Amino acid sequence: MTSVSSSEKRNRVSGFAISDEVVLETKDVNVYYGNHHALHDTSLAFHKDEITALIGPSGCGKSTFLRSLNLMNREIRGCRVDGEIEYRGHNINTPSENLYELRKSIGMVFQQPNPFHMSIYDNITFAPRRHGVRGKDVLDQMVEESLRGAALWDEVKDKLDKSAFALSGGQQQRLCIARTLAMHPDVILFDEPCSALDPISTLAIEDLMRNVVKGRAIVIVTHNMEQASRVSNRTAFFYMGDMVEYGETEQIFQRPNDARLNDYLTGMFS
Ligand SMILES: Nc1ncnc2c1ncn2[C@@H]1O[C@H](COP(=O)(O)OP(=O)(O)OP(=O)(O)O)[C@@H](O)[C@H]1O
Repeated sequence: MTSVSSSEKRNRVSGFAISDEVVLETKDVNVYYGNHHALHDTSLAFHKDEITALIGPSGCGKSTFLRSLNLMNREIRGCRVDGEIEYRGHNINTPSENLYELRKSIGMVFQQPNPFHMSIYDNITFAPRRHGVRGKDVLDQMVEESLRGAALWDEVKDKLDKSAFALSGGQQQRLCIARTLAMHPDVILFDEPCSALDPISTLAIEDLMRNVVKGRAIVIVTHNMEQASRVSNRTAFFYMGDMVEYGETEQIFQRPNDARLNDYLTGMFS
């Protein structure tokens, strides 16, 4: 195995840790659906400028954990999340947390593109308007910046008043990312964002993630091991509700310590 110098590491987008600055951190998080204890004592930190991939077999708790990071599990009846979730050093897992404000800072992109039944323009401006942003020039600029950030501007700039549903699946997903970017989130959570997309659209979303990670933390749940190794700096492997191994992506994929991770990576189970 060839070793990688620290300057080489800094120059590489993925595979290696590049930042010590923690944006979001969980401490002994447990999640229950009724009596079912789905996630056990999970402690993980997410770093600025980095993409962290959550991997593991179906049903191991990846999405459950992801949804706990912006308190989305509160929308699920009977679901309980115990433990601390610290965003910028402040525990957000409290009854008084303002979910509306929180989700401005910790945005989420879902598996299926879910644009609103509105024009492309209104998809971007809907949430900012609700948060009090006013003025056509300001909103126009926000739309352009967000669509450029999501690498969609050139494709839609002449049809901003058209329905979002006139776009392809890959374009709809980039629109949903643009919508998230319009709120300038500190953290973006991606729940299998490419599973409904073709390979070209998948690579476009991966490029986009690399382009927008600067200044924020990204967390992605993916079943696609190549995607995890291509885009992420760090990877956490989940198995049956436990976070079993966590490290730099290069180590996780090249030198796994846990036998279950090794078996998973070599396709012994999926
Ligand atoms: N809304 C829910 N109500 C009840 N149980 C749930 C719910 N969502 C998930 N679970 C259970 O929690 C466990 C973890 O599921 P979760 O969806 O987080 O796993 P996952 O690793 O994301 O799976 P997949 O890769 O298939 O999406 C599973 O046993 C699942 O059945």
